[in-house]
Amino acid sequence: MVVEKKKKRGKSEAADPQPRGGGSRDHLLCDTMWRRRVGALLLRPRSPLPPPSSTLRRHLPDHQGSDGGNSRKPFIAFVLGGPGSGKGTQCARIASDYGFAHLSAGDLLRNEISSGTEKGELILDIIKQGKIVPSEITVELIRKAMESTDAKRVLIDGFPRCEENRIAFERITGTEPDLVVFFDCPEDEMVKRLLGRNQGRVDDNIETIKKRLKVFESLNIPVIDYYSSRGKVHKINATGTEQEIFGAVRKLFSSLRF
Ligand SMILES: Nc1ncnc2c1ncn2[C@@H]1O[C@H](COP(=O)(O)OP(=O)(O)OP(=O)(O)O)[C@@H](O)[C@H]1O
Ligand SMILES: O=c1ccn([C@@H]2O[C@H](COP(=O)(O)O)[C@@H](O)[C@H]2O)c(=O)[nH]1
Ligand SMILES: [Mg+2]
Repeated sequence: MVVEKKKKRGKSEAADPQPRGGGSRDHLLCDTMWRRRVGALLLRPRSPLPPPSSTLRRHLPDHQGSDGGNSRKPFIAFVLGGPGSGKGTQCARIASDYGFAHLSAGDLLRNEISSGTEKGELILDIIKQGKIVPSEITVELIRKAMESTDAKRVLIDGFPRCEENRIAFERITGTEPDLVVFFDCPEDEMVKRLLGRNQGRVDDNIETIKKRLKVFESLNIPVIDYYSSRGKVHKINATGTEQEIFGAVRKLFSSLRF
């Protein structure tokens, strides 16, 4: 299924259009500028990213299990959607009803900020600007979180944010998602939800929200299109009450063979 583009997600980006191929792309930077800016931090001597470790390999090869059940990879679902589309809300319900581990990339990054390290300061700076944290950092956090869970089903919430994230994840973990759930929500609804969230997030202000929406359209939608072309995307209408949306989610997850 190829995902329908912009028109379905409301009109606010039309007021300040940023064509994917042109215009100023500063606010859209996935990685390049930050990599340069924090080159010293990222390139500091450290052990190179390991190949999938034996723990992860135990989970990662063939989902069906290719060596008598010892090598089963977890069922991996990426959960994508614009900021405020309800990913976290719905993931919590899926985790509780369907036995998934819920790994939120945003939460992993925010935990890193709480650690008070130099890396944490960098992440905070990027999140405040609504930009995307370098893949090396995010994929490593996700990889570690996947390694430390025994769950056979994993939701990865809010990742990958851009094609470069996706490619890094697939390279480093040696695996792909089994399913991509896309919560499709109009921009005006997402803005309303974010402004009402009241969780003290540094990026829930109108200025940063506008940037996050642009980054979503320009960098995240191509990831959804990529997985659509591989038949992995299930789009869910993310308007209505939490319960109504979960009705659609339940239909999907109840039909899956894990
Ligand atoms: N269907 C809904 N109707 C109204 N409000 C909702 C609905 N679903 C979630 N919310 C509220 O909207 C806000 C954003 O939801 P949530 O945190 O789940 O979104 P998200 O996609 O994870 O956002 P982000 O990308 O910023 O992490 C929260 O305050 C949540 O309680
Ligand atoms: O893979 C990711 C996930 C998140 N970020 C940054 O964090 C914020 C907040 O993420 P939420 O999913 O909305 O909690 C996001 O705007 C990015 O700045 C990221 O860089 N990479
Ligand atoms: Mg969230």
